[in-house]
Amino acid sequence: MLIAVLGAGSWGTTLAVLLARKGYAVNLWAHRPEFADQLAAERENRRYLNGVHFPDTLRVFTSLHEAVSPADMVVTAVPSQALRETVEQIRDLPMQGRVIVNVAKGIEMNTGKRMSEVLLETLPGLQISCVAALYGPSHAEEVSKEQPTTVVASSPSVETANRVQEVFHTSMFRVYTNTDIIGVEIAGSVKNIIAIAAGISDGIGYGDNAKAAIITRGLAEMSRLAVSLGGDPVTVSGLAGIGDLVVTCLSRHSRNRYVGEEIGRGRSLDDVVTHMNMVAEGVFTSKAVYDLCRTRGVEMPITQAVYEMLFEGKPVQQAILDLMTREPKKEVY
Ligand SMILES: NC(=O)C1=CN([C@@H]2O[C@H](COP(=O)(O)OP(=O)(O)OC[C@H]3O[C@@H](n4cnc5c(N)ncnc54)[C@H](O)[C@@H]3O)[C@@H](O)[C@H]2O)C=CC1
Ligand SMILES: O=C(CO)COP(=O)(O)O
Repeated sequence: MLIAVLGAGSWGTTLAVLLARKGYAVNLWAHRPEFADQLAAERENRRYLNGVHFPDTLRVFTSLHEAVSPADMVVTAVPSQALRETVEQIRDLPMQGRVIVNVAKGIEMNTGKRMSEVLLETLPGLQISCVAALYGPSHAEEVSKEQPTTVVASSPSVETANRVQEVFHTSMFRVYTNTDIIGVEIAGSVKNIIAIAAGISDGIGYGDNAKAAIITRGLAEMSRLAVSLGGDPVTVSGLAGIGDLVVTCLSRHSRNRYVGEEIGRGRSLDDVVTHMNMVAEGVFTSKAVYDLCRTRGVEMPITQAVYEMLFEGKPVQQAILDLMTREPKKEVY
């Protein structure tokens, strides 16, 4: 069994190390050749995961073809907006017999597609039954230190979900299965937008009431979008939904919450993201989901507020006032 992991950021590296620690042969592909050379020489990822040493069965690749060709399973861990251009480079490789596990959390801008849809569109011969999403509350900083973590392996195929569970499960990384990949992908992507809102609340100095409101009402909009796209509302109350929403809205590790916090303190989006060396998926996904919910007629007021603050220059205080002074509603409708 050989597993290729595409993307040597903090999450790709963490999963590559987890799998190699389990004894699998792992081919880790890094986007930038000079960075791949550095990883191969230092046998750790000092940029994203300092101090986590690579087991001997982990090999680093600069060539995508060489990394993927012999692989039985391919884990896609590049930022969501780079998934299409990355897998387009391997569209000539046969996909039959391989399982693709996507771990990037986001919705593609301009198309509004989920990551499994991007994979299916881009890789000829790939069947949805061979695609899985591995999502849930799992900050790389904690997983790499083998701290207790729970995630969900989701695929419309029970066999594929079980296979992914078996491959990734460890005593400290507990993998559940689920067959609602639509609900899992929507939940895991929308939570990044809501985490930006939670960060903004932190940056302004609001307290626990505001945070609880954002989490709970964020969950409601995540649920409405998932259902409108054919997902199961029960998924949203699981690890990919409430689990990941809670961790991302509360954690000091969250890049999305951090972006929001800095905006809440008065910095501009451009200033924050250009000084970060990590991806904050919620920025791009807020644009994609804003378009998606308008097209589908799904009410997502927090997402709309985040989009307007990030991309239309709406002042933060105005966005909050607009949110709070909408017409009174029933809690469930
Ligand atoms: N870091 C974490 O704790 C977790 C991250 N994720 C998800 O995993 C995905 C990857 O995130 P991280 O590993 O944290 O990224 P990161 O922020 O640590 O690093 C970004 C990585 O993307 C690469 N990259 C940038 N542009 C690229 C391109 N055009 N093509 C290919 N690669 C490119 C960079 O070289 C770098 O390796 C994201 O969708 C994130 O939401 C999911 C669960 C946990
Ligand atoms: O998805 C994550 C944890 O489950 C990572 O969240 P951030 O990208 O906000 O750090």
